[in-house]
Amino acid sequence: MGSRGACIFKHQAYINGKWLNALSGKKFPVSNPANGLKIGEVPDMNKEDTLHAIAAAKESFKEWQNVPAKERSKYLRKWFELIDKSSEDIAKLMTAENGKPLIEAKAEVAYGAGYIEWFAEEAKRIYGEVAPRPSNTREMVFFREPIGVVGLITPWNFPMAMLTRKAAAALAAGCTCVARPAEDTPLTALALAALAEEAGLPKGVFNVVTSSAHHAAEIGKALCESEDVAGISFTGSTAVGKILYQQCAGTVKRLALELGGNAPFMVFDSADIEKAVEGVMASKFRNSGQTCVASNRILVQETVFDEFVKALSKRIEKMLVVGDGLDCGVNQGPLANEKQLVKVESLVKDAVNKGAKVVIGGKQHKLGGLFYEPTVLTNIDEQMECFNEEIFGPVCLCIRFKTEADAIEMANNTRRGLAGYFFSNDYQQIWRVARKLQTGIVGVNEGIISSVEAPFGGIKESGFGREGSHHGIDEYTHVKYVTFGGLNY
Ligand SMILES: NC(=O)c1ccc[n+]([C@@H]2O[C@H](COP(=O)([O-])OP(=O)(O)OC[C@H]3O[C@@H](n4cnc5c(N)ncnc54)[C@H](O)[C@@H]3O)[C@@H](O)[C@H]2O)c1
Ligand SMILES: O=CCCC(=O)O
Repeated sequence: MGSRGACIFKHQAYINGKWLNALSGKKFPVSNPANGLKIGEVPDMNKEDTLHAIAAAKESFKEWQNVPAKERSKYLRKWFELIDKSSEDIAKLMTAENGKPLIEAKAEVAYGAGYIEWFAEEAKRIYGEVAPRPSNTREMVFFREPIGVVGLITPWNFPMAMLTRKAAAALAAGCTCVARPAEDTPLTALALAALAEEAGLPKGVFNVVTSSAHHAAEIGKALCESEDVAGISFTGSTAVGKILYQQCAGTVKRLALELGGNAPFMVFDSADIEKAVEGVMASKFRNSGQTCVASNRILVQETVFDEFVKALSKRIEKMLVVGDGLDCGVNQGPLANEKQLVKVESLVKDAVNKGAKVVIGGKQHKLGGLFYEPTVLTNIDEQMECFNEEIFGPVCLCIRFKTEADAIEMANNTRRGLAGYFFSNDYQQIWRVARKLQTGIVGVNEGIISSVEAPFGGIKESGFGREGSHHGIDEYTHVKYVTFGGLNY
């Protein structure tokens, strides 16, 4: 750790401006997926601690909602600047708890901080409207007001960005937060809390409740069922998203769900094959494939299929270096946890048993532990589990198609609809396919689609709600209509 390391490496949760242990006194370990070694211990909180955090957020909302937008913006700006100054240390902490290569952790710190910078600006532009009056006796004004306390439940794959793009939007809008980071990666969230404290955010405005997997459901339920929580924003699996959706019904809560994807990546015969390979490398191997927008099914037109598979396999063998994310030159870290390894192994096994051909990889890496070989499979069909499930690992499924219509049908043949990609140099085809893809995000001749300026989110069972761009604020505001009568124009 560098000079600022000590002040961001926290071992307590952050509630109401205080660093606290769990009321039960329990703790749980956080370990490094590259070597299994324990890197810290944090409070294993439960429902009681969560209710305490909700009460703090409720109390602080009374004032925070009235802090002028320009002032809220200044707090966010300061938070962003402190994160920027500590970026090296946050990145190292993130690599240690998540496993992603340091170069990717640094990119995530910049990406995650970018949301805070973005929403510091947006805070000042949460405009209402004045509508043309319906008669000469009244005027109509629409205000955008913060919804209240929000619960933010985040995953381990992007420990920082998934939190900042929720929290910064919420704070900009005038909401206060109770965040519950994933059990695998609480240290990054606590580092953010330390810097929020240093930025002077008032107590109770940003709270972080940590817990092991054992208490995840209990904390989620407490947040969803509390009458003092106005909204929930969740990023994670579709299965958990569905549980939260049900739990929010009782209090008719605002909800944003950023769930799993099953992204198609189509390569048409007019495409530049080398550029399409670059697109797959960027979209598939970020965070060793553990990205909700990772290309899951690579659909390639039959006339260019063999050329594409050969070029992709060659690129993988040449470019990808598997190892501990802190080691120089490594660009593929371990999978984040045992559950991920078991899932990837089982999906590959199922595909091979049903006739898939392994072109490269296909097994645990020689480093052992949670390391998995970058893999290319062909002979994939729609009966294989990997066609329908998000792999969340470094495995490319290459699937042949004949016509554009076949490709679109296959691409849309899933209940998920987060991201989709395609490469083509046919102008008319580009417009047709972009409009026909049933996803919230489309990358055309581009494998990198994530950006603070863009509305991130899905359709179908990939969820609803948008994060980033000016739309990101909408999840945290409601529209209040006020009419002024008795006028005389
Ligand atoms: N969309 C994404 O960015 C994203 C992120 C992580 C995982 N996933 C998907 O989910 C799959 C499984 O990963 P996972 O097990 O970590 O995801 P998950 O949905 O189980 O976990 C995500 C977060 O939700 C918490 N959680 C779990 N059960 C909960 C409950 N009942 N109530 C409230 N919170 C709960 C977890 O502790 C974690 O913080 C992955 O393989 C991947 O397909 C998607
Ligand atoms: O994995 C989920 C989100 C990744 C991203 O924001 O690019």
